[in-house]
Amino acid sequence: MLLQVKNLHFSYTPNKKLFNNLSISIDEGQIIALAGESGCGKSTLLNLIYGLLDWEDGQILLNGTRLMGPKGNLVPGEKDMKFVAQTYDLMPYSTVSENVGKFISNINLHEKKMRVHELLKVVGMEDFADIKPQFLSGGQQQRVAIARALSVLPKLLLLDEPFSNLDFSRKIELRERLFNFVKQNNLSLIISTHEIQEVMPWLDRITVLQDGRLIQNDSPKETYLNPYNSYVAKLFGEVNVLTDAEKDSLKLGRHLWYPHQIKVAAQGEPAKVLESRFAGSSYWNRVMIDSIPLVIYTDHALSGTVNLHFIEQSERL
Ligand SMILES: Nc1ncnc2c1ncn2[C@@H]1O[C@H](COP(=O)(O)OP(=O)(O)OP(=O)(O)O)[C@@H](O)[C@H]1O
Repeated sequence: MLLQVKNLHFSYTPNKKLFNNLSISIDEGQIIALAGESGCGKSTLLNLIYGLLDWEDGQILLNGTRLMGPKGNLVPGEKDMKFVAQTYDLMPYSTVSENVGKFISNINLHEKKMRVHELLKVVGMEDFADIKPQFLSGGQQQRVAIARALSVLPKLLLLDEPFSNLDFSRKIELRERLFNFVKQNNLSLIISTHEIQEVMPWLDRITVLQDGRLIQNDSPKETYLNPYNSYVAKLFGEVNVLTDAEKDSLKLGRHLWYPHQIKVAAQGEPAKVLESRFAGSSYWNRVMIDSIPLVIYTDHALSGTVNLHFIEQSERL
């Protein structure tokens, strides 16, 4: 086990505990997402792991060695870890290359230059090598900070919302190169995100926090197919949440239904179409079975009345 957080207790204010006996772990080479709504404690947990905040009780172990937090380190941070927070802490008067090369040895300058170039390519910033960070956008600065963190090949990399400042096409490019780099170098990664769908293909595990509590810690597939509650299901996008009475009246096996799990079919529950809107890869439809409102996705526009078939677990792979 690379990292173990054991029975952690932490509060910012004396009368409100954020973490009350929190435990999580990560194996070497694993990529895990720390997911949950804004304010659930993702950034705080990353700060605690990296040693920027003192905890009240519990243990954090890296490779079996107990970490001491800020009390135990003259310089904040842990040497086998790198953390890219939501503020990037770049050297404003040094160039992008100098920032990325900050932790790389000067013994072989040619090798250092090549290495910096390679890292800048990973984050798509090779054209900005000689620019100073003060002239870069927030998203560009974030990418420079990621390249600098990768430069030391940390055993454990902590990224707090690394794609939050990027537009869609940059995000797609960066996430693929970043995850490939992490996998090829056998780094372990904890990435905090609101947008779980964006990183899902690369994840080994999703750790979900709700108000500082760990509520689910499973593979992406298990988390998606068997979410612990509607809060978890909603991390993946829209979801229909049925009450007990609605579930029973439709004779269904569960309360939570993603829109694509409800199909228009020749036979099924009759539903009235209230709205049908083009949404790119599908049509977004609001329909109603008796007084039960539902959202479903279809590949064509709907109108009038349609029959709906609910795809139960047993019908899936
Ligand atoms: N310095 C602080 N002092 C007091 N309370 C804080 C402080 N920083 C965060 N909090 C509170 O602790 C809780 C967890 O905050 P945290 O930033 O860890 O959440 P988060 O899940 O990372 O949110 P986001 O996704 O918006 O970044 C929130 O209720 C927040 O208001």
